[in-house]
Amino acid sequence: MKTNKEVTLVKIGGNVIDDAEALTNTLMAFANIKGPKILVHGGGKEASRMAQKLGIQPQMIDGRRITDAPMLDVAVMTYAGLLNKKIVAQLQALGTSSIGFSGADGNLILSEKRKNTTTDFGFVGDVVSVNDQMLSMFLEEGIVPVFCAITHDGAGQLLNTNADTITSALGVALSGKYSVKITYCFEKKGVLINTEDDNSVISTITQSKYNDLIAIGAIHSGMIPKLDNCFYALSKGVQQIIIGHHSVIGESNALYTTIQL
Ligand SMILES: Nc1ncnc2c1ncn2[C@@H]1O[C@H](COP(=O)(O)OP(=O)(O)O)[C@@H](O)[C@H]1O
Ligand SMILES: CC(=O)N[C@@H](CCC(=O)OP(=O)(O)O)C(=O)O
Repeated sequence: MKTNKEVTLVKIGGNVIDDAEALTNTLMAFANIKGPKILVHGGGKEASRMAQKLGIQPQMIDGRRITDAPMLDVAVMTYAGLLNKKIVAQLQALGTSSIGFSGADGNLILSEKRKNTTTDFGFVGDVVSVNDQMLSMFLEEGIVPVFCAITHDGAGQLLNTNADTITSALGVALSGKYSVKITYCFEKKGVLINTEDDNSVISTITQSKYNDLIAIGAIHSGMIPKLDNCFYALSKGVQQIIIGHHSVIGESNALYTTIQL
């Protein structure tokens, strides 16, 4: 049953995780958010670095990672291990009672290996379902779930899943019960009309404006799947989505971009 309770989801990307000061400040602001909340983190840059240290060459096509078996091991170690546990430890130090999860834990996010694409992305999972009952049990107990970018297929296989996609899937699943607000945090102040000009933040993007922005080349690379995830989530019941700088969650008068259908 839908309640009027709010839940806040915050997603932090690889550039924030890479900058120790930015990460600490973001986690401090996150710790101060009142009410039920969830943190989702990426870490693609760290996984690429870790792979190289192990002699594995990261492979990307159009900004999307090819996850073969050795790369999947690196992704699991980096996302579900190193980064997830470091973030949970920092949140504990800030007095936030958090638990780190992959999608396999508690069967929280079930996915299926991507198929029927011209490119073989390898062990990449597309989300099938979210165990929203277990998730809301943690939220109701005041526990803060921290999700990494690893899911599972229910048959013993771990899969690599984009952290923006995980965020929107969690938001959609929870919107049956809660009023869901998502903040996607990254290193820029929002979606920019000119990626060379950090202050050219677009205040609101609708689906039709989005199509125009792609046509003029103003939106590209990782911003395209991020916005696709935003429109999907809004169309499936998420109430509010903003994209902004990682400082946006602690500031009341920051610039950011609001996404609307
Ligand atoms: N119009 C735009 N405004 C802001 N960033 C953009 C835009 N178009 C493309 N980008 C790129 O999208 C990236 C954010 O997507 P992604 O790499 O998936 O981020 P994250 O760090 O959140 O995972 C930015 O670092 C930027 O290089
Ligand atoms: C399938 C897929 O795209 N997985 C991503 C998961 C990490 C991620 O999303 O990290 P950022 O948020 O830092 O980009 C990857 O391995 O790069």
